[in-house]
This record gives sequence, structure tokens and C-alpha cells, in this order.
Amino acid sequence: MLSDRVRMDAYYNSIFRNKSHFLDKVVLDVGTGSGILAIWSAQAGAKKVYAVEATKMTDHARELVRANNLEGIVEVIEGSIEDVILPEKVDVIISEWMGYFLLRESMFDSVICARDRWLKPTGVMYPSHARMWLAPIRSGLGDHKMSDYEGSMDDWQYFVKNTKNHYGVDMSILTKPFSEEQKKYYLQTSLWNNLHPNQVIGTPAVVKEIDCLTVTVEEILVVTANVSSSIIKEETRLCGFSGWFDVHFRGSKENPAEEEIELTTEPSEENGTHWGQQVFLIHPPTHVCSGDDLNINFAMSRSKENHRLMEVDLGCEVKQSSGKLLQSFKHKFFIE
Ligand SMILES: C[S@@+](CC[C@H](N)C(=O)[O-])C[C@H]1O[C@@H](n2cnc3c(N)ncnc32)[C@H](O)[C@@H]1O
Repeated sequence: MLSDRVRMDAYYNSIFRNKSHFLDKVVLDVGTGSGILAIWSAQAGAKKVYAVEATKMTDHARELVRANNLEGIVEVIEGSIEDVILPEKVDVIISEWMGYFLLRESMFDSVICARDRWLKPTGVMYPSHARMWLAPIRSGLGDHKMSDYEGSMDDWQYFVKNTKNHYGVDMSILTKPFSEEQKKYYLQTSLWNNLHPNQVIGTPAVVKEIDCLTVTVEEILVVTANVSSSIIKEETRLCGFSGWFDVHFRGSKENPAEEEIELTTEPSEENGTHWGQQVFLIHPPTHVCSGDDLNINFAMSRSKENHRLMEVDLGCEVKQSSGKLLQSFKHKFFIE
């Protein structure tokens, strides 16, 4: 993460190009890790920075703070933000909480909790806004994944036959659950990918907008959207969808940033991030042309077994410009 230049530059610029938000202010860094954001906040003029971290990374953060002569300003506190008691309310909450496709890992819940407990009514959030995007893509990965799945089922059939012949036990009753498990692994689990912008074949659509100052946990438990996208490539294959996010540092309405900074994880040739994009593959691909319209139904919720992971229901209708319905499908995916 510390070597992700896009991420580092965005946070650095958001702080140092908006020093008035930090000068003589009290700052809370939620999940300080190595302490980098707390240190930058202090260097930008904060009079006090509370740097809260749940893990033993606090040992390194303290060392880093001391080595940069900021121990008079940055106070590293070990503990969960949900449990920590601060001696005062703060002017700024800064945090790098974003997971894959923004919400995987659900760390934003902790930032909302910190905001509700510790941010002054006039305070600002860094970042202040977030958006989730979805776009149709082309990719060769779907064919690979399908052939991996078929290979795995061939191996299973060989195993079932051998076990019957050599050991006298018929395992075929387990073929259905095995196949479902393999399908989930190869075909329904979203993939991490840094896509080339050329692989995006239709207009991207926003599926969620978040104001970090006002959003509640209830509002991010489930993300649903019905959006459209138009195919922009001449003739191509619709192989699936890609999800990514951006966040903005623009202060608040009452206290706007001097310079708005954006951190985007969209497909990019030169500015890829460690978040990449999440890819949801559809098999078989559908042949589409420029001007075809997609009507996409998207629903993302938290997995019941592990609330840090996500389940996605993705439905799509493909319509030609003549209005003729080409295809419609609905698939379930897992962001693990
Ligand atoms: C993505 S890292 C960011 C680290 C650092 N702020 C940076 O930008 O390099 C998130 C950090 O938040 C910590 N964290 C997650 N949930 C937390 C919580 N509820 N309370 C305190 N720390 C938390 C994690 O242990 C991790 O170190």
C-alpha cells in the first residue's frame, strides 16, 4: 500500500493542498497502520493528531513518529476505534478504509462509528465522498476459467471411476456438491484485475454515491442499483462486468477544500492501483455492437458467513438500438 503511488499521491495532495483544514486543528487517523497519514497531518500543521490502530503496527508507528520528531503532536493509541476514548472531539477524521470494490472488508463501519462519536459538528472527513462504478467489459479470462472448471470436473470423474474400481466405493453421489463448489470457485468468484481501459466496452455507470459525513451503516449494508450502459465498441464480446471505485477529498459544504483531490481505481494504463478492479465474468460471452443498450440490475450485500465479504446479484438485459431484446441473464457472484 505504501508503494501504491496513486493512493499515496492522492492522500498527500489532499492534505498538503488543503492545509487550512489541518493548521492548528485536531485530527483523528482511523487505522493509522504505519502512521503515515497522521505524520502528514502533523507536518501540515495540525496541533494534535490521535493515531488509532487496532494491531501491533502501533510499535512501528510510534517509532516512525519519533524518528520524524513529531511525538509532541502525534499520539499513537493501540485499540479498536470502537473502544478507544479520546479526551476531546476532533476537527478532521482521516482514514484509508477502502477495500476491493470500496466496501469489501467493511472497515468503513468503523470510520462511521468514529465520526459519530468524535467528529465536531463543523468537522470534515478525509475522504469526504465515494462512488462505486460498474461497466461492461471484454476479457479472455472467462474462457480460461471455464476450461479450468471443466478440467477440474474431468479430474473428478476420473477419481470417482477409480475409487469405485479399486476401493469399491461409489462417490458419484458427491458429484453435484463438488460441481457446485468448483463452479463457485472458478466461475462465480470475482477476480482481481488491473484492466486495460480498452477492455471497457460500454459507458460506466455509478451504482452508489456516498457522502462520508452523513451516510449510515444501514445505508451501505446493501447496495442496489438499476443502471444503463451503452456499448461503445464497434463489434465486440460482452464477457462480464467490472467494478471499481473513486473517492474525493472535497471537505464539506460549510468548509470546502481549497483544491479537490480525486483518487480513482478505474482501469488505467499507467495509474493502476493495488485495488485494481473486481471482474465478474459471464459465460458464454454475448456478441454486442456499438449502440446496443444494457439494462443492468445490481445488488451487493454482505455474506452471511463473514460480513467482511460480499455477495453480488447481477442481472442484465441486452437490447439492440432497434429495440430487439438480444439476451437477458442473471448471475450470482462472490467477492472473497
Ligand atoms: C488500509 S490500512 C491503512 C493504514 C494507513 N492509514 C495507511 O494509509 O497506510 C487500514 C488499517 O486500519 C486498521 N484498522 C482496521 N479496523 C480498525 C479499527 N476498528 N480500529 C482501529 N484500527 C483499525 C488496520 O489494522 C490497518 O492497519
